[in-house]
Amino acid sequence: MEVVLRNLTKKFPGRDRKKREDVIAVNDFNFVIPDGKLIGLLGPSGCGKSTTLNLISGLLKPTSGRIFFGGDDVTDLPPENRGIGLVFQNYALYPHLTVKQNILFPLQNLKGKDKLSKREMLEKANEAARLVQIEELMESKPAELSGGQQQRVAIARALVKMPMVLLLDEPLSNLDARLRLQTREEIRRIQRKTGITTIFVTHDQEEAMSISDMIVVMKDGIVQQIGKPQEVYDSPVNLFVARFLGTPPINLFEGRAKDNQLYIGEDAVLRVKGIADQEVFVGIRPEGFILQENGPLCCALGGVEVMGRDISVVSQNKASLSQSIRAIVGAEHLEKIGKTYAAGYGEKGPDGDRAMETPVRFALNPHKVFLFDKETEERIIFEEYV
Ligand SMILES: Nc1ncnc2c1ncn2[C@@H]1O[C@H](COP(=O)(O)OP(=O)(O)OP(=O)(O)O)[C@@H](O)[C@H]1O
Repeated sequence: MEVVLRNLTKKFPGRDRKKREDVIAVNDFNFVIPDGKLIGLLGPSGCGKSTTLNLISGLLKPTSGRIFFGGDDVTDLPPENRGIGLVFQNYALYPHLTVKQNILFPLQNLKGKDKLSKREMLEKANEAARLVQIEELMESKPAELSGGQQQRVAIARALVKMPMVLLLDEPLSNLDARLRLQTREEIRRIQRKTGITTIFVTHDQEEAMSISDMIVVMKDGIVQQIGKPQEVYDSPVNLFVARFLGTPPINLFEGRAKDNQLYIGEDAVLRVKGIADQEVFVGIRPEGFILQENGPLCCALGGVEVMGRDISVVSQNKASLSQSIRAIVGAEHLEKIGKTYAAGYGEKGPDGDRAMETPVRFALNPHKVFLFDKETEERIIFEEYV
């Protein structure tokens, strides 16, 4: 089912009554969610993700704007008439009912022509249980299940009516790291299998990136960027999006474009064209640094962290806006950089900080370097000058 959000806006009265300022939780959201896709709604706490989901579900009414499901305007329909399945962070299972009874619950309230026989209900409940692989738990009570199993029951309950749209609000937040990973793959599998248009709210960028067909990055109620996860990562429209996506996060520097050169501090790090002389913020993804003996960007080596396949080279630079710079390079560099680092140990600097004494030099991959306007923080597109 295609879901269309048109100029969707939700205001709440501000908490400070004297100021009479509304909180604009969702501000003019426009989006066509294609049929059968999984969409990740992503952003920091308070950016309006849950409000958006609750507007789509019908639990909240928009201040203005319309919502369409498959071409039909559902804005004024109550949640029960929208054909949606909802899963929240706290699984909200009925503790006194068995898993089977919990899953059957939504079917028992169907009325009129939708009413089902007992056999039909059981068939549907079994099918939903099979889908989320909890058939053997049907007679258990929720308290006897792990968090991951409880969440699967909640998903089965949301799926049992075969909704047109599945809405998931931070469904994995209460799970431990391993279960989170496993359950998010489950959600992806179930979504693929059923083809139900799914909207998934999370503040965890990795989670959203890993399972979504498209992500929507929000900030202060305003959509910043919509796109395929890799596209948004590779081409963020502004500083906020660039910082929000990526682990370790993007490295930020004060920089300057002058005479077709990009400077970080005194170092001319890239030849650029298509950009006027100006001060800029420079963002460099951790994988954008190339260890090179005579590389143009000079930093002070602070440490090396082994991560198995890769290593993380930690360093400092005066123009850096973060405490330390993290460069991810292949593990084949470990021996050399490790020696450099070890060699620095004996030579303490004047302030006793030996790390400041050990230079490490990088060249940069221009595709991993983003420039941002210092005022608007919008991305400035440049070309590498070759
Ligand atoms: N019922 C309400 N009354 C007043 N303000 C509200 C209400 N619900 C949400 N807000 C405000 O709207 C804004 C968006 O809230 P929302 O819950 O949608 O954010 P979120 O991105 O889902 O956050 P989180 O990740 O913390 O759940 C916040 O500033 C919040 O304080």
